[in-house]
Amino acid sequence: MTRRQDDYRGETMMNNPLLEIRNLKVNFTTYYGPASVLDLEYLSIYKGETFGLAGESGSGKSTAALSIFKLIPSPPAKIEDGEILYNNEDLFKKSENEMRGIRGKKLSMIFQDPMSSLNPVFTVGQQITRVILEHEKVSKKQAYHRALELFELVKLPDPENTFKKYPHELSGGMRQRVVIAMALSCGAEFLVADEPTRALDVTIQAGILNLLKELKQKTGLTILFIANSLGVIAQMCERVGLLYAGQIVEIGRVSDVFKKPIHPYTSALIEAVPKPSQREKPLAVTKGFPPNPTKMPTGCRFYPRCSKATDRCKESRPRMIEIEEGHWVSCHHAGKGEN
Ligand SMILES: Nc1ncnc2c1ncn2[C@@H]1O[C@H](COP(=O)(O)OP(=O)(O)OP(=O)(O)O)[C@@H](O)[C@H]1O
Repeated sequence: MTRRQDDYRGETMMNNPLLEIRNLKVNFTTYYGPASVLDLEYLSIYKGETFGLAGESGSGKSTAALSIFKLIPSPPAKIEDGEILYNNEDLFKKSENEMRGIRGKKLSMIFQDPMSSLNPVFTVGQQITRVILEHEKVSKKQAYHRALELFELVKLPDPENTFKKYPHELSGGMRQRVVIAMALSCGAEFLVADEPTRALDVTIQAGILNLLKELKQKTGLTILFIANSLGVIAQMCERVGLLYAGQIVEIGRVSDVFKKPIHPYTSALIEAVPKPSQREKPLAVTKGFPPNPTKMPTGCRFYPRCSKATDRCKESRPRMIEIEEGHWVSCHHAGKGEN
């Protein structure tokens, strides 16, 4: 029997996810009025998995990530509604003081540009020991040894020497390794990686991706991996959610979603990936542009760009429907077209 939206929630709640996002609505106040940037009905991430969040630039990936940490700039952003549960506790109900204890200790984040997390006027050693001393009851000497261990864990060459370097003395890949070491320095079990390799060239990128995979195996880390690149998501993640204009349109195991995409947006994104075997063909381009968040279309947000769009798509928002076990899509044309 086909399962629908209500089962989608019920199923995941039974399996007890580590992180759950429920009905998260985030608006930005803009000159043109409120912009509906995120309208995330439901998302769950399980212990030990790497979950990929993919979508075009501006689809709301970073807003979702920053919401988990209660770090979206407010104003202009406003969390209108929703819950983010971590180990069944609502993070939105935590005080700023409690959140300070959670950030770094349980949840950590790494960003696209490592320099946004590093201070250019302190050595990387000073910066990592400061983080350790802030969160842990250890002596300076113990913090120093912990820092060296972490530098070794992230495979930085000559940890003692690296410890004394300023960020500008390290390469981009080494800086990202320092940031990963800092993110893990207080034992965080959940890592949000927001396009951590976007600013790096491909060989360095591969090194960082392999490092994250190894760390996950060694430490049992759970990762929310945000990326524009479907190739990187395919390499890193077990499950993926496709975000379009702030809403999840398709979610499931990477192998299912990428081999048998159902939502026209997912198919369009996969079509747009350059393939060496089709070098002569022009790249597929999805017509139109993502919607203006101050004037989101009613119904399905993708309908103005969708070749299958009908009046129904314009009028009502499609609900999630399960196509195959664990593979959910929100499209009026999915399944037998009954959702
Ligand atoms: N301070 C702000 N004021 C107004 N709108 C904002 C602000 N910050 C972000 N936005 C809007 O929120 C939307 C989502 O942005 P977000 O950075 O979350 O997207 P993203 O998918 O992470 O993009 P990228 O892949 O480029 O990082 C965009 O339309 C963006 O213009």
